[in-house]
Amino acid sequence: MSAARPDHDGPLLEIDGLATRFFTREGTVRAVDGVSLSVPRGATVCVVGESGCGKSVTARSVLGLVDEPGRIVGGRILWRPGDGDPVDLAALDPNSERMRRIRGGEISMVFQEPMASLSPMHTVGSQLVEAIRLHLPLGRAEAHDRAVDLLRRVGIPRPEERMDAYSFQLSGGMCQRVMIAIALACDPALLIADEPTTALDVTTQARIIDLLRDLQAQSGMSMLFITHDLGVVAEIADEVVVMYLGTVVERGGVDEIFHDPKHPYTRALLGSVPRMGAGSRQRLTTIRGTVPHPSDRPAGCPFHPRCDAAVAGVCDRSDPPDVPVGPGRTARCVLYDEAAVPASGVV
Ligand SMILES: Nc1ncnc2c1ncn2[C@@H]1O[C@H](COP(=O)(O)OP(=O)(O)OP(=O)(O)O)[C@@H](O)[C@H]1O
Repeated sequence: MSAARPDHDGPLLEIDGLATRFFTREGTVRAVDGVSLSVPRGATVCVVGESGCGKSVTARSVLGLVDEPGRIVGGRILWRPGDGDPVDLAALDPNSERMRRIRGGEISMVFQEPMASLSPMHTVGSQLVEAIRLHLPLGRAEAHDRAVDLLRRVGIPRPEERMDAYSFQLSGGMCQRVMIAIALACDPALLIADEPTTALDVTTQARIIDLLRDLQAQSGMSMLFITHDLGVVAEIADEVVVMYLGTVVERGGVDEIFHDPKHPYTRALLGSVPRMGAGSRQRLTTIRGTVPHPSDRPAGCPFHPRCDAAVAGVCDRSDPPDVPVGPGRTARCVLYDEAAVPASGVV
């Protein structure tokens, strides 16, 4: 694996107004509804939010992996926008040669279920060698050596022997290490991790998070990390993107988001998590109601029916603007919009 990459100006990935929809028989699902975010070089950006808010579909859109009957219908996904020849991944045919070269080569993805992602029919070694040879011009012996080295780097004991193992002979944590090795096979500039530790026990989760941090420190790759676990976010994020019902409601640096959350949804999310050192009598709140289905989106601010700060006649009428609330920070809420004169009363 190479040392840290040169630090060019500008982000590595820039998503601008991404819209991804599923055209189902029951109607159109606006799973991702105008998402903008960027991933700086060498940084970890965590995307958080409750189940169904569009985190996975955003991540899958980047690599052209949206399931049928889904489709990107708007926006841009600029890969290396600061370089001379940026690519709009949203406009690329998911099956094109260029997308296949980027997917697994420059951008890799690790999914939630490692067991399901590995083939039970082939040894982990052969799957790793195949991933390497798909993108790198290496012979069998060289690819084999690189595979053993990758297994060693992800902390698999006796990597030579494990090359011949099948996924069902390994624990969930070991399988996830193999998946990470496969994802790193070609030294990607960006690793997209979609809830990579959710299916694992707590101790194994912590080990995998440590591993990802170490690997990132060694290689200088960027990470786009999808999770609903704010403990994980606190540990690995540089920047946080909070999503609700297909939109980004707040984004900013991890410290600012945790210590000074602006959006009522971010505050509610943080209020539902126990804090270390806050004592056993800390009061946890739950967010009232549930996330509506994206095909049944409320008018106005999508969060207003669950929001304690919602302003009648404002939040239920129009989409809130994305307001700058500090350097590199935005919140999509009228509370911060000086142009909006909130009427009195709560919806
Ligand atoms: N193949 C599909 N067909 C129809 N709707 C889909 C499909 N895949 C996802 N969706 C819908 O898109 C919305 C966003 O889903 P997504 O998986 O991105 O949410 P998420 O935030 O990642 O949730 P989770 O944390 O549960 O994975 C959901 O309402 C989901 O039902």
